[in-house]
Amino acid sequence: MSDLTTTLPADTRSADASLAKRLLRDPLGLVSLVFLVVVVLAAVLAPLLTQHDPTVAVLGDVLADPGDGHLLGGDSAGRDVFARLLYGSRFSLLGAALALGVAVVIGGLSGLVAGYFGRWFDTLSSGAAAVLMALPGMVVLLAARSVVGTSAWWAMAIFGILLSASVFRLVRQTVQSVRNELYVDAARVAGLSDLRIIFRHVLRVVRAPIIIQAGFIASVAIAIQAGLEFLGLGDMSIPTWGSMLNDGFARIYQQPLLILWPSLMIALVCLALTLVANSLRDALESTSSPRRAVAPTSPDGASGDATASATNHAADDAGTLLRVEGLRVGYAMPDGSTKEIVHGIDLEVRRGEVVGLIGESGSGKTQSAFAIMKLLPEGGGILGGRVLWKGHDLARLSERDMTRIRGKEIAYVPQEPMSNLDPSFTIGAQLVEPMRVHLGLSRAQARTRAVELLRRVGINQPERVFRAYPHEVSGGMAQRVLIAGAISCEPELLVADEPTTALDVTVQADILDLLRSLQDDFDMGILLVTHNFGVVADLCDRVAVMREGDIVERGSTRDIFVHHEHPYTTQLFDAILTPENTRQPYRAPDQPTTPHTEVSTS
Ligand SMILES: Nc1ncnc2c1ncn2[C@@H]1O[C@H](COP(=O)(O)OP(=O)(O)OP(=O)(O)O)[C@@H](O)[C@H]1O
Repeated sequence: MSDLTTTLPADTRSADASLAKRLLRDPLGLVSLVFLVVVVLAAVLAPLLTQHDPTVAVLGDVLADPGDGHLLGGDSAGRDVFARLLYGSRFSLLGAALALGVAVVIGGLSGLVAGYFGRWFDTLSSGAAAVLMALPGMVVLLAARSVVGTSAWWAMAIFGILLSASVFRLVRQTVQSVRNELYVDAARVAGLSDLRIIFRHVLRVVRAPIIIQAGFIASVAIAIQAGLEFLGLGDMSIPTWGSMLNDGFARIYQQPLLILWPSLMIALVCLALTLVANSLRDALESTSSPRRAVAPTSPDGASGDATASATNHAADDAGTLLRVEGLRVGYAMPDGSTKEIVHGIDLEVRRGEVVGLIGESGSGKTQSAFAIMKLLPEGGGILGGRVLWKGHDLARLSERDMTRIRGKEIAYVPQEPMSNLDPSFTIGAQLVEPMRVHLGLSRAQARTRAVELLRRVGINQPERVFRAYPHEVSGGMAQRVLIAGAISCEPELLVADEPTTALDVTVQADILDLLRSLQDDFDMGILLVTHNFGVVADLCDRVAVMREGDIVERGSTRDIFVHHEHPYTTQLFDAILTPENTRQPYRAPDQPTTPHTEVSTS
């Protein structure tokens, strides 16, 4: 029970400091944010801050010096520079927001879909992004001007589309890197829909690079927009920082200050946007929990609803929960061929029965379990056979229907407790979510149930563990958390893939005890994938021995232990460490060798 005594840090909510507080603690970010807020307020309140109309030219005020009725002087047409600066900021900020919005919406959404789902959309959108990136932005904007006219809004929207390619690439790459994380698989096994997984697990990872990129895009948009207007390609009837630059440049020798103000504003706003983005990213990252590998996750289980699956034509005999017939699994190879790795296995699990699937590494145990749950990785598929569950063939069920079964009726306990929990969320949050989806519980009800489940799986500080992040618990405790999640919806079948392999030996026995007692309490069937005959002896009623994609021998655990016949089973038994095949104690070269029988077994 060593894992149960693990003491959590006194302050498990160390990452609790609010986003605002963290932002305020970064002086550069704070100053930049205040500056941006002032600029935005000044733009909004421009009519209150100056009585001058930015477009009205007064001949007497041409190139007027600062002071003299004009805070920052007059420009070459006698318009008030301060008023133009204020009203110009409206245009620059809105233009940047438009370009940013277009880039993030188009690039972000397509990147998410391409990165998460891949397939034809990925091919298509990656090609489009490559084309967009290859286009010279300024030339496209100049060409677009002949079609859409001088409208700066159109120019910014087109610029946003061009920039969306960089957002697309960034998001796609980030999503791809997180899509195969075990905690994402675990969420899938828990029965969460793709949309929920994207919103809960994937977006969290993507938001940091997007924020940084957003600061960059907004800055570039302001600079490009000013550049177009500086070249005289904008709408000269509205005050903008770019047109002020143009005017200032033309009068640089007569009134050098004219070019200073818009340049200063452009530089400071761009700098502030970048610094605020950096600061916001840092604050978000530090409030969203430490990210480091964690442990397994749990799916949830079956409906407590005994009436579940009204199609009560269970496979044949009443007690049979799962019947696998001739299951064949394969992977598509790069040369177009298919590599078959499971060659037509039969398997049956009855209610309340523990069936062990044992074999050496690479024999196909895990792939068989994944195929049963229809969770094969990309490229993998069921080539033939049936997976009968309550009268349905899971092999032919749609993903939508599988989502209802996985986590609710069939739950999964994975092998590595430290990689199946999302490091960004507390343990409680990860337990609560599937229960809300499958059992329709309110947040408070799901919370109460989660704490009860944590207590039930032997965690003696359930409230604290509920609030803890995955990195704050031990591997054994993480495995208990995953088991708690797996049984949270009272599944009828639990698929456990080497649930103790990654754990310390002292913890392994506790976890096996736990599985046994839960199986008794819930009368679940368990399909236990293992390579360890000790685990089989401890837990299983029946066992199937798997080798190179085939089941070579099966029977009751007792029969297999006592009367196994297949040479491969014998080979597996021979590999078990016994006093006879342990190494003899060291003897100096001149001492006689001790026969095996003398080896102490104490
Ligand atoms: N993505 C894949 N593409 C092609 N072959 C694969 C892929 N994943 C697994 N395999 C093959 O499937 C076979 C069975 O793998 P599986 O993971 O089921 O083994 P296992 O018996 O569970 O072993 P272990 O206990 O080491 O996980 C292996 O030969 C492996 O090479």
